Amino acid sequence: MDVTSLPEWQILEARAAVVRGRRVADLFQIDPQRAQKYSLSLPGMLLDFSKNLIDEPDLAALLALADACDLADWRDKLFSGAPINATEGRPVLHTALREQAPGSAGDAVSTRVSAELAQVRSFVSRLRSGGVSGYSCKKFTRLVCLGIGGSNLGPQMVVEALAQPGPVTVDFVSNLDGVELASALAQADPETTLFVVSSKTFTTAETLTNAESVLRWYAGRASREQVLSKHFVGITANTEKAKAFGIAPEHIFSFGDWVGGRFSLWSSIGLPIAAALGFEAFERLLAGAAVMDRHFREAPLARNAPVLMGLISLWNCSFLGYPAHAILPYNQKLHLLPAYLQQADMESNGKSVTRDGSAAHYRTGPLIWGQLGINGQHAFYQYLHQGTEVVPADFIGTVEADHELPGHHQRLLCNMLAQARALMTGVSVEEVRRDLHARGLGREQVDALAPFKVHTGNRPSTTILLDRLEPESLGALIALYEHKIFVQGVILQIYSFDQWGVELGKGLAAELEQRFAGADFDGLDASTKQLAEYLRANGGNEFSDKTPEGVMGA
Ligand SMILES: O=P(O)(O)OC[C@H]1O[C@](O)(CO)[C@@H](O)[C@@H]1O
Repeated sequence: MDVTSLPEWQILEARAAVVRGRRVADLFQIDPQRAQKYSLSLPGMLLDFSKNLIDEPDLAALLALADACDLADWRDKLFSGAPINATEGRPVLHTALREQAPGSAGDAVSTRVSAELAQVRSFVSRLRSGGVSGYSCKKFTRLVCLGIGGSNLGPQMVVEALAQPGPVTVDFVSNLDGVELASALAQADPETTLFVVSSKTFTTAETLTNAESVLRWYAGRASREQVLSKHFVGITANTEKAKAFGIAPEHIFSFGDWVGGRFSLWSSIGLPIAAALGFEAFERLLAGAAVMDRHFREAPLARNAPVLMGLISLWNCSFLGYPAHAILPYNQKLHLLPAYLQQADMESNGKSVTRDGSAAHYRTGPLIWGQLGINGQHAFYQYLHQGTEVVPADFIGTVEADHELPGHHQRLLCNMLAQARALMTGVSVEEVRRDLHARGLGREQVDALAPFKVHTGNRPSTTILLDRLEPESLGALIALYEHKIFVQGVILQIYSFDQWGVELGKGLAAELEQRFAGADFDGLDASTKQLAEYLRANGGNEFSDKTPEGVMGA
């Protein structure tokens, strides 16, 4: 189906043309109830969409488009385990991992989920109580987690957000650049460190290269067998590969291939979270996500948080033509949220082919970027306020502070509210001129300076306030974004749960390694050939004609 040929789409295009001449600040004048009407209060959080350039007829038209695209049916298919990841022939069941009661996806799924969770619970409780030890019988006090993409971003983001001092320190290494692993190893005691290899496929070159390097690091300290059987844990949907690597079967934690990598923190991949925070906190995270799942399934679409967020994002990106979206947390502990959501969103909706295999001739998901808002204020907010591109933003703050230093939190949140307000209201040239006159500048100076101080405003944002940062609220926040991304994908007619676009580069990297081994760069494009030859001439041993070590190219 060409979604743009639907009358509902065309109505929205016509509305968008009108909206471009509208000011969101005026909408607040017209409707004194606007802030309340465009907000949702959910357990532990308040969502305020009112600063978006949208009015009731726009919203009604977006909801009509959602209906025309069978959003409610797709949502049911998601939860019931229909194979909606069609290009990989799989269901998409990360929601089953957090269902509190035997779920709609069927008994076999529930049984498996319970068993996997029980295995994580038992291991983590032994680990945290000092009941798991290494080759020299010393108990583990540190975990170093090796994984990348979805096997790293979620667990690391959650651990950084919620970690309290505990019996086990948890570090993460994702990069193939050895700097990261070398630094983690420099701080690790080989006798008391457990290495967690997290990889859905257990074929990912970055992760397996790091795992091999850890094995080499142990050389002379313990035998390979001792290290593999005592110091390695594998978390994977491909248990055969983990066994073939040499990890002891009782140290392999599995999950279903129906859990996408970027949605896997709820599965055994969350073991590092449970190790860092305790299993009970992990369960609370799952419970928070389950509350959002229930809301997504049961709330009417017009009062449904993920639906509204998805529709507003669609409105901003596909209809108003704003191609990017900023994630701006005002809480230090959420510093990895932008990176996490970047993968969740861009690997899902960064597609240009529709479900029927034809080209999408419209804009699909936005470019997601961001960082801690307060730091961004002193870096890229200039662009947000006065750049030629309008970048809609999500401001995310917490009502309660996560520290006890007086004088910080209110000031931090005043900054957050002020930035959202400034983006919306801007400052007109008349206001600038009045201000400059009031400061005593002469007419000539006012004329010269005024244009540079104008802020056009009318730049949309959504604000999310969590009552406090705790497992339940973080679980709900993550699930909110997961479902928002799904809603957008359904309406954009794309498959949000595959990621074929990551394969080409992986294959070419493996091919290049073989070429370095044979010093054979013929047939490459001239630029790549020049760069490869430069590396070979100047890069020393690493780039000489020896067979590549380890797993690269496997
Ligand atoms: O868990 P794995 O199989 O190591 O994959 C890691 C990541 O790599 C990707 O396949 C992208 O390259 C992601 O989708 C995934 O989260």
